[in-house]
Amino acid sequence: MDLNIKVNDKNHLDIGGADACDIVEEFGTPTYVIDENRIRDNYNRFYNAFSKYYPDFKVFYACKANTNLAVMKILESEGCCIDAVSPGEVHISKMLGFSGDRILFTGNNITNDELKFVHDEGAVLNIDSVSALKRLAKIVDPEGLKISFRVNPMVGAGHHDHCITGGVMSKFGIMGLEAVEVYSLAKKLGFTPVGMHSHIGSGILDPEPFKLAIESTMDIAGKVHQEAGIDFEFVDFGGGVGIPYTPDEKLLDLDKFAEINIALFKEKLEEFDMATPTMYLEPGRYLVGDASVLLVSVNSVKESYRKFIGVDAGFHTLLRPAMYDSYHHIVVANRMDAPITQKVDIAGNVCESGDLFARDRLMPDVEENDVLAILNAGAYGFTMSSNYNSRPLASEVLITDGEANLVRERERFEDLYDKQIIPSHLK
Ligand SMILES: Cc1ncc(COP(=O)(O)O)c(C=O)c1O
Ligand SMILES: N[C@@H](CCCC[NH3+])C(=O)O
Repeated sequence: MDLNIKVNDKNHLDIGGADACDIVEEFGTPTYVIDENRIRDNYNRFYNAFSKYYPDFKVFYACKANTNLAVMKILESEGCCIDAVSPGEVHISKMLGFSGDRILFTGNNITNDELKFVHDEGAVLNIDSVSALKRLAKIVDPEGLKISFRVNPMVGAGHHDHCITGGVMSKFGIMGLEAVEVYSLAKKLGFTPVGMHSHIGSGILDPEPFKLAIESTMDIAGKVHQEAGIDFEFVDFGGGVGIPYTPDEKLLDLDKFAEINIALFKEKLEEFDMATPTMYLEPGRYLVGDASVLLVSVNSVKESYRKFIGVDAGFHTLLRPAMYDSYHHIVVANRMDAPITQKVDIAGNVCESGDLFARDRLMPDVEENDVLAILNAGAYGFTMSSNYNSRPLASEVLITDGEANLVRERERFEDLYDKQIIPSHLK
């Protein structure tokens, strides 16, 4: 089994050297627990796999997966760069010490003010449409400004339809067919286009679509190089590498994946006589997904038409199961040796029938006050959480070599209305 699960000698879940039960005692539930060393290991495994075959390689962490400041700081200290998709992500990255040249901004449907903000922060703009290109030319001085374009490689893949970002139905990027024209227009406007970007989707464990996307993106880049005279400083193939969520899923063989894709990349560079641009990849999930668990407490066990295990979190805490029907493996953190005895539904505390973490899940006997650990919660977990049902956001704890530090306080009730204003006639 490729899931990241460790058990200590008390038969409790071990998270980065800390006992899950001790964490719950100190910080309560629901709490996201982040293992610092796992993030560092994931980053280095990823970086080394590709740089071994192509040293001119950079990792841009897709921080939409997890913008916890400690997580971002860890990756900053490893030398990682940032894939940002909003001015907020650019702001956070700058605040944490990422210089503008370490931030690639890939916005979709952004306003002039946002374009200007990102430009003024010094991030590199990866343009998504001709509309954005023309607007940018009017609001900043285009002369010599290095930019890049996101292209649609007409290859899409992902763990769910909502997570497929290439192909005819996708709102992202410019068409390959118009690329020569768009890069030429950018040059005419005074810009210096130096990059090409594509991203086909998220949560992909099959290597084939990546190969097809690299081939297609490089065919577009080669044509743009030859027909629009663009010398690429970088080509960015986005993120999307999946992680195992179920016990049956296997980790991608990263070394083989890197070897095959870099051979293909080099072949294409040679075919189009393209020198050696830096290769960028933008993993989000791969770097942080299996580095966190969400700890929740069982508060009720109900036998009605089905058996429900009720916990003190819901889809406001972790949306993926409700939104994508995503599988997250769930273990009883305080009795890791308990044998499987039953099939149950694991339900959250939100007033919606779809608020389930698992349906018909094989589990041991579960009792009130047990602690459940929802695994692989590090990517698109906290960042997609909300205050729905007026539930305060969960706390986050970072484990460093077994030591626990609170890195986000649990919200208080006051935080639920902190930004609201009651007009005077209602006071
Ligand atoms: C442009 C871009 N890059 C990178 C990513 C990261 O994806 P993942 O977390 O699947 O690696 C995403 C999200 O799908 C994205 O939209
Ligand atoms: N939110 C998705 C991933 C989307 C990636 C963003 N382009 C998930 O939880 O799997």
